[in-house]
Amino acid sequence: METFKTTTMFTIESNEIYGRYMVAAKYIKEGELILKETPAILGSTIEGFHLCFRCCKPLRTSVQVCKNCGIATLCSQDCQGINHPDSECTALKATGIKAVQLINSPQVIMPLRSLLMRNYNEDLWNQFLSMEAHLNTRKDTLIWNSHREYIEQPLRDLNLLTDQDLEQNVIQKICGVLDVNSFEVRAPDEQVSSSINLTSHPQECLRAVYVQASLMTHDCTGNTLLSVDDDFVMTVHASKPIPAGEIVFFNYGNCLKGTYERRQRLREGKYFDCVCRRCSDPSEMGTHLSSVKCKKCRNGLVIPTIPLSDVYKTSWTCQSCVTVYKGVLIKTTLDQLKEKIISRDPTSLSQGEQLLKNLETFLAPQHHLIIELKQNLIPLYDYNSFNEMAMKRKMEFCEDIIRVLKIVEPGISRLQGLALFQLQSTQINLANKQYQYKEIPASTYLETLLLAERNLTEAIKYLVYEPKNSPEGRLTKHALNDLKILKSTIKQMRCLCGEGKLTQDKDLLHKLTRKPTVPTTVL
Ligand SMILES: C[S@@+](CC[C@H](N)C(=O)[O-])C[C@H]1O[C@@H](n2cnc3c(N)ncnc32)[C@H](O)[C@@H]1O
Repeated sequence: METFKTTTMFTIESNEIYGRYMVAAKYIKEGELILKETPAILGSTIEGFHLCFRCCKPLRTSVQVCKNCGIATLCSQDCQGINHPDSECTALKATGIKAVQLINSPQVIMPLRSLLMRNYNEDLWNQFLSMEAHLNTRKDTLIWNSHREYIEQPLRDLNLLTDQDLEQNVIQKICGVLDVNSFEVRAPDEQVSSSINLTSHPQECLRAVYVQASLMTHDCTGNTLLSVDDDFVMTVHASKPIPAGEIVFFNYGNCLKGTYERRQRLREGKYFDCVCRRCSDPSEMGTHLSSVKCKKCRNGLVIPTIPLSDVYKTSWTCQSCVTVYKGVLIKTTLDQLKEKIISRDPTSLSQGEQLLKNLETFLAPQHHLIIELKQNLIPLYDYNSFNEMAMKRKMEFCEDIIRVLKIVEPGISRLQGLALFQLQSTQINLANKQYQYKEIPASTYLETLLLAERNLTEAIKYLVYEPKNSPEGRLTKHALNDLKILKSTIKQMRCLCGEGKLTQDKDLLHKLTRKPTVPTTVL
C-alpha cells in the first residue's frame, strides 16, 4: 500500500477498490477539525450558466467584463471576490478569445478555467490531473459524446486545444474530474430557505473541486460533517470518533434516500457499487427506509432478499409470513407511487396529506418516500403556524425525521440540528398559545419549555460546527440567543410555579414567539 500524503490528522492510502482514500493518522475526537480547504476550481453546474468570475454570484441581468483581460464576466468592476486571480486573468487574456465567445457557450467556462491552470499553477494542475475521472468507463458513453459535442468541439473551434490535447483526451479528463469529484456548493446570495432545505437543491448551485476533501471515500453513513462557508471555504469535522487507522468517510449522497436510489445515483455519477453496511442490510439498519407492507398478512414488512441486487432483479420476502414477491411487482408499485408524488400539486396541503395516507397503506412507516413527502409538507404547515393542529402535525413530522436521522446520520448531524431547531420552535409556539389561552396549566407549560430546551440544546450541539459566515452559522447564532431567552423564561416560570402564581407574563410570551431571523423552512 502506497502512502501519498500525510498530515497530523490523516494519511492518504490507496487500494484496488477505492483508489486513493483518507485514513485517520491518530484517534480523531468527535467534532475535531480534520481539514479546512479552499476550492481549486469553482464554476457552474454541468449545463453552464453565467457567473461572476470573481465572487461566483450568478449573473442574471447586466454582465460586465474584466477590464484587464477583457474576457471574464463580472458582477461589477469593483467586485472584491478572489476567484479571478491575476494569474488566471493573464492566462485568459493570452488565449486571444473574445468575451462574447464565452458568453455564447457558458458550459465551456469551467472546463476552460480548469485547463488554464496548467499555464499558471503546475502543482495544482498535476493534482487535478491525478484525480479519478473514470475515463475508461465513460469512453463513448452518452456523457462522453455530450462533452465532446458541447465542450471539446467549441474549445477546438476557439483554437484552444492542441493536437496532443485531443489525442490525450484532455477535455474528457477535465470533465471526468469535474463530474466525479465536484461538490455542490451554494451560490452566493442564495436565499437561506433554499440553501438549507433538505429536499430541494438550490436552484443555482455551483460545483467546486476541493483536492484534499475529494479524496474521502464514500460510505452511506459516513463519519464526517462537511460545511462550506460564504467564501467557499470547506471544513471537515469528525461527526463521530474515528480511531487511528480507520477510513475517513463522507456520504456522497442523501442519507434519507433508500438503498436502491442511493446506489443507482452512485453508480451513474461516481461509477462504483456501494457495498457499505447500510446498503448490505435489507432493513437498512432497522429503519426500513425501503421496505413495503405485506399485502397478504398486512402485518409484516417486505424486504429485499438480496439487498445488493437491483429492486426488480431480487425477490422480496415478508419478514412475518415469509410470502415472496417478485421484484418487478415491487418496482411497479413504487414507480406508480413516485408518479403520484411527482404529479401532485406541491402547494396543496390537503393533496399532500391525502397522498401520505395512500403511501402509508403500501409502504413501511419510515419508507423514504413517506419521509420525503413529510419533509415537503413541513413548509406548508408553516403557513398555518397559528393553527394548533398544523403545529402538532409539523412536530410529528419533525420527530419522525429525527428518528430516522439518528440511525442513518448518527453523531454530529446538520440535518438533525435543523430538524431539532424546527421542532423546539414549534413546541414553544404551541405551548405559548395554549398557556396564553389557559388551555394548559403553568406546570405543563414549564414541562414543555424544558423539553424544548433539551431539543434546542441538542440542535446547537450539532450546529456549532457550521461556519459563522454561512446560513447555518447564522441560524446557530440565532439559536444560541433563543436558548438564552428560553433559559431565563424557564427560570421565571420555575419561580411562578414554585410560588403558585399562575400569571400570564405577556412580555415573556412575546419574547419566546419572536420569529426567527431566518425562514423556518429548513426541512
Ligand atoms: C471523489 S473520488 C475519491 C478519490 C479517488 N478514490 C481517487 O483516487 O482520486 C470518487 C471515486 O472514488 C472511488 N470510491 C469512493 N468511494 C468508494 C466506495 N465506497 N467504494 C468503491 N469506490 C469508491 C470511486 O472510484 C469514485 O468514483
